[in-house]
Amino acid sequence: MKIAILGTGNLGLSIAKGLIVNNAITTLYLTKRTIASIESYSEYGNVFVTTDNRTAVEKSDIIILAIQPRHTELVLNEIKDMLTEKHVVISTVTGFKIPRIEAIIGNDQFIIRAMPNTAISVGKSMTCICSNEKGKKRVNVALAIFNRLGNSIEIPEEQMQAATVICASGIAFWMRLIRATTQGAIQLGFESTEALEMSMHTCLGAASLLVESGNHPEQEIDRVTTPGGCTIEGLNEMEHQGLSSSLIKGLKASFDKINQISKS
Ligand SMILES: NC(=O)C1=CN([C@@H]2O[C@H](COP(=O)(O)OP(=O)(O)OC[C@H]3O[C@@H](n4cnc5c(N)ncnc54)[C@H](OP(=O)(O)O)[C@@H]3O)[C@@H](O)[C@H]2O)C=CC1
Ligand SMILES: O=C(O)[C@@H]1CCC=N1
Repeated sequence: MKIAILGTGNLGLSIAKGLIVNNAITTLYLTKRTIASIESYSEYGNVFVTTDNRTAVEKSDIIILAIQPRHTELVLNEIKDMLTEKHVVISTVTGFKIPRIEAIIGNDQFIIRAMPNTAISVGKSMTCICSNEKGKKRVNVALAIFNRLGNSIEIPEEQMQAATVICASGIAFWMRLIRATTQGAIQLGFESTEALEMSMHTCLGAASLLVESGNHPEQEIDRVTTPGGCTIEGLNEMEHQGLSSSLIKGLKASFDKINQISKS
């Protein structure tokens, strides 16, 4: 696949790493306005680093936009006359909806919106995608790319904001939970490196149990909570302090904010 990433910042670079590590590219063009921080990537034989978005588009078939919303109109205007039938435009830009993209580059383009997360750099992104009418013919191409870099599902565009909160912001939310567990482990007497190792691998184990068994979390909890034991004691105290409630309220606050941002 000939892929261009326009905007190689936090997310763009994570996608680039995932594509390189998973050998998922024929050629990869990486762009940003100041390229010093990514120049070393041109040491990979088939990776080209440039400030020139138009050349990147001309040389590629899949165009991944990973720029901030405020730069998106400018970049789409810059590349729109380069787009041909071979191109699929995949936008990861938060809150920049398909009708807005179509208004700039036309509804006769294959347009996909994708919401990955930074775990794409290690091939573990949960990515949600949707498309415009014409783009429906290329949804399988997008799913194939993102399935090589984790898991992906197609959702209606109306759910993209919610998917952003759960999957993209979700990385930060889970990191904070792992950090809190680490702090607790240190208080219980472990060295910080041990505490972090214990926290992250327990988290990975919990997620893997659900992925591999298909069980509901409460089924797995039942297998851990000895009656009258320490697990239920801890769980109930966490719930008395509002664990589930504060998480759900945080997700709702994040969702309200994303809706507010995408209106402005
Ligand atoms: N970070 C995340 O976890 C996620 C982010 N997103 C979305 O992805 C998008 C990118 O986010 P993020 O990576 O965090 O943002 P960053 O600011 O880290 O990256 C954006 C990059 O775009 C580059 N850029 C700006 N203008 C241009 C231009 N005209 N041509 C080419 N490159 C340009 C900037 O580099 P320079 O200034 O050198 O040009 C910068 O490196 C956003 O819309 C965000 O909402 C979605 C899911 C997850
Ligand atoms: O925080 C943000 O607004 C963006 C969208 C999801 C991840 N980063």
